[in-house]
Amino acid sequence: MKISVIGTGYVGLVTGTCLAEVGNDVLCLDVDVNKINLLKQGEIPIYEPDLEDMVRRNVSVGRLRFTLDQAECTDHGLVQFIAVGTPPDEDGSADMQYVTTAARAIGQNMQDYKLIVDKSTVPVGTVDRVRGVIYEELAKRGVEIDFSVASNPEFLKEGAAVDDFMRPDRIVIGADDDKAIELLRTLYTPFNRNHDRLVVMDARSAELTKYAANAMLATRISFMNELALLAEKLGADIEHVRRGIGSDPRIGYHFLYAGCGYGGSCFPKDVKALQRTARENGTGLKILEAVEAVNARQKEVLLDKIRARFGSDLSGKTFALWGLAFKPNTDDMREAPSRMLITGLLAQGAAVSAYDPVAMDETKRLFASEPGLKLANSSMSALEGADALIVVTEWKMFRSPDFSEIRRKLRNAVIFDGRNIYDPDSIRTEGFEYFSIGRP
Ligand SMILES: NC(=O)C1=CN([C@@H]2O[C@H](COP(=O)(O)OP(=O)(O)OC[C@H]3O[C@@H](n4cnc5c(N)ncnc54)[C@H](O)[C@@H]3O)[C@@H](O)[C@H]2O)C=CC1
Ligand SMILES: O=C(O)[C@H]1O[C@H](OP(=O)(O)OP(=O)(O)OC[C@H]2O[C@@H](n3ccc(=O)[nH]c3=O)[C@H](O)[C@@H]2O)[C@H](O)[C@@H](O)[C@@H]1O
Repeated sequence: MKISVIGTGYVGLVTGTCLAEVGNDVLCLDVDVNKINLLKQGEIPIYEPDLEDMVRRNVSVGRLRFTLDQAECTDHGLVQFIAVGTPPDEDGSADMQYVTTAARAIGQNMQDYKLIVDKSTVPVGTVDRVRGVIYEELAKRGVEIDFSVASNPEFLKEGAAVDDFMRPDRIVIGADDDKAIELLRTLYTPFNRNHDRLVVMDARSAELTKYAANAMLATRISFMNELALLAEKLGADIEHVRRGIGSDPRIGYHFLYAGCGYGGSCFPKDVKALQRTARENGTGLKILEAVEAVNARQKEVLLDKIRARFGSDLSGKTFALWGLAFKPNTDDMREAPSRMLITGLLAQGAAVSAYDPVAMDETKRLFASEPGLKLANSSMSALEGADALIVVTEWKMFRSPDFSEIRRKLRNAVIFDGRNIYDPDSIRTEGFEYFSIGRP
């Protein structure tokens, strides 16, 4: 099938590439000249395992192409995926300007039937809004052309994006017309083998499903983080509690890890946007207010522990930081807990020596003018002369380090572990003072 994808961020690029991988003829559009030039050379602007190889493979056989030309993009695809950003507006609502611009451009350029699919995470009612914008543009041109609009929210996780798209838990389709549903059913057939993963519903329910999923996941994390604080006070171990409750299939093991707070481009913005939608509709989402407040406090937990150990004036101290990205396997630093921690440590007069396997360039860009932040060449060199090690992101490479080398390099054998990746007993046997989240 001929597919156009508007926006080549995470979601657009993964959607376009995976659809090309299963044999579709895909054209991806972006307004960012640098991104398109890079992609045309087979390079991807983000770090995402397996994606670059897949992009190159599909570009080389001509199934995946990139363009800056809106008219060419509209003309190409029978299906037009809108996968542009929906960042938070000042009031917490989703900023819809990019979605509206993309829809308007389709209305201005289309010559025959198109199925327009909202892939971006968008507030309930967006399918209707996109339909309205396209009608407006067709009316301005004085033409009548048949088209459908559907919602098809994306549930992929950064760092596992290709696998999530190729082997989805579910594919949600929200549409009110049969033609749209049939086209999407056909398009997703290669991803829907063994058992039916397609969940078809009306557009408004599909749009709400996406926010509900992220809000539920964020709620689980904040619940565990709040419980971790209580566990610390009671002398209980949140890791034991996690295993104890996760074994109940009604609860399950996933997304129950206490840590130094959730970050990323989606949970924070989507939790805010859903609250905003609720307020606009005269109702509240008290649980989500608490989820947000707990997460904001959780991002300060490591700094609190550091100050409790080293005192509130940290001048003259240096801290080694392992992990900067908001989670492993990505270079994304949006809302990353490391950012608040670095800012907090520098504000208390400390110096920071940081290392991340892939997020160094992004850190450099974000903290360009911070003389107190040094970017180390390796995890071990970050430790030289530091007063303590702080683990913020649970990259695999940090899980079983050479502890005797760490002890030799650090000024004090102290570790703050924001992701509970070490075993408290064995690390103390190695001679470390060890502070983690929700564990004695
Ligand atoms: N990042 C993620 O892991 C996931 C994101 N989402 C949702 O998908 C949407 C996109 O997210 P990301 O890919 O992270 O966004 P992003 O911000 O990384 O990329 C968006 C891209 O759209 C381009 N763009 C903006 N306006 C355009 C236009 N009129 N025509 C063509 N290109 C245009 C931008 O230049 C940019 O390259 C958001 O709504 C997000 O909430 C959903 C699931 C996962
Ligand atoms: O809408 C989106 O953009 C996506 O948002 C999340 O994906 P992502 O933000 O890539 O990352 P997650 O793996 O969900 O992690 C988010 C944050 O939660 C934290 N987390 C996760 C799990 C956990 O148990 N504890 C915990 O603190 C992570 O460290 C990270 O900071 C969802 O998991 C995806 O399903 C969704 O499609």
